[in-house]
Amino acid sequence: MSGFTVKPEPVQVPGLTHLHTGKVRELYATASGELVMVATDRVSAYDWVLPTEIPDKGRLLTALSLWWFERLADLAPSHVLSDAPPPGAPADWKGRTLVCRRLDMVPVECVARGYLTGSGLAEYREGGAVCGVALPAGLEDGSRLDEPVFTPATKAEVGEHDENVSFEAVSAQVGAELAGELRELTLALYGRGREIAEERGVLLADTKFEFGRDAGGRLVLADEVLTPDSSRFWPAEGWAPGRPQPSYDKQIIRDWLTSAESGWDRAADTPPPPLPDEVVERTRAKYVEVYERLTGTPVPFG
Ligand SMILES: N#Cc1c(N)ncnc1-c1cnn(CCN2CCOCC2)c1
Repeated sequence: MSGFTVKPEPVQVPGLTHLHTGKVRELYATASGELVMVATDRVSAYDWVLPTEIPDKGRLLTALSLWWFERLADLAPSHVLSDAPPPGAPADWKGRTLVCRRLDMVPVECVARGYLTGSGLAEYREGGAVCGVALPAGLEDGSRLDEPVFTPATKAEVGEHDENVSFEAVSAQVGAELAGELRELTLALYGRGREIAEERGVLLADTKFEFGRDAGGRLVLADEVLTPDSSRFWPAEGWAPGRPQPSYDKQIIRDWLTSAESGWDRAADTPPPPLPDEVVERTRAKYVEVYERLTGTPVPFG
């Protein structure tokens, strides 16, 4: 079992239809058919949505996503129409709400990896390849790949892991031409993100993009982009292949949850306990740090 300890009750807003409760975001529709993505302060770890929120996480990741959308706009248009909450929305939606164009979503998680870790490492250790792409022998946890690799996945049901699939499987699912466009665009977007992050001393190990098509059939960048929830960011100074790299944002939580202090047994498949204030504060500080280090600006709110 994993997922929510207690499934949250979404806020009801006049004029909005609630569509979906994700691990850390809520999705609504307006009467005119636009989508409203609301980023919460929820955080997940080890496939559980934790009972303790991280203050300002939703606003920090929304601001970071907007910052990246601007820097990727010459490569792909985005689905974002506005960052202004709809009329009648709760005041605390300000800064963590995106009103988006409704797209015909491509049912593929478009993942790019510049470093080997996580499910990619596990697959590599089994067969020397990831998503059917053969990699050199001798790679370790955290190894930088000679070239970034497109490693798509199919979207999993809530509580399940996405399944890595081959480029050939994506081609069979969406057609070879679109599969080729997805790979090319995913790698181009990853390359831009990695370049900008590295200039700031941050390694972009991997990231997941989602695309949809607009009425004209054009590929549009959807969902969130290049946030700690959709990507692995590592501080360059801490990078050392051959061991798990410290995650920028979740390492503090993971370390506490797996420490004796938490009293939690991950293998017991029981919900994690609430986080101590000190873990919450240090985690919030990490989100602030990754935002300020990447954007070069202070967080845009008090
Ligand atoms: N983005 C977007 C988008 C769009 N622009 N048009 C139509 N559908 C979607 C959509 C619907 N679900 N998802 C999966 C990811 N969700 C993101 C939000 O939070 C919940 C998970 C994408």
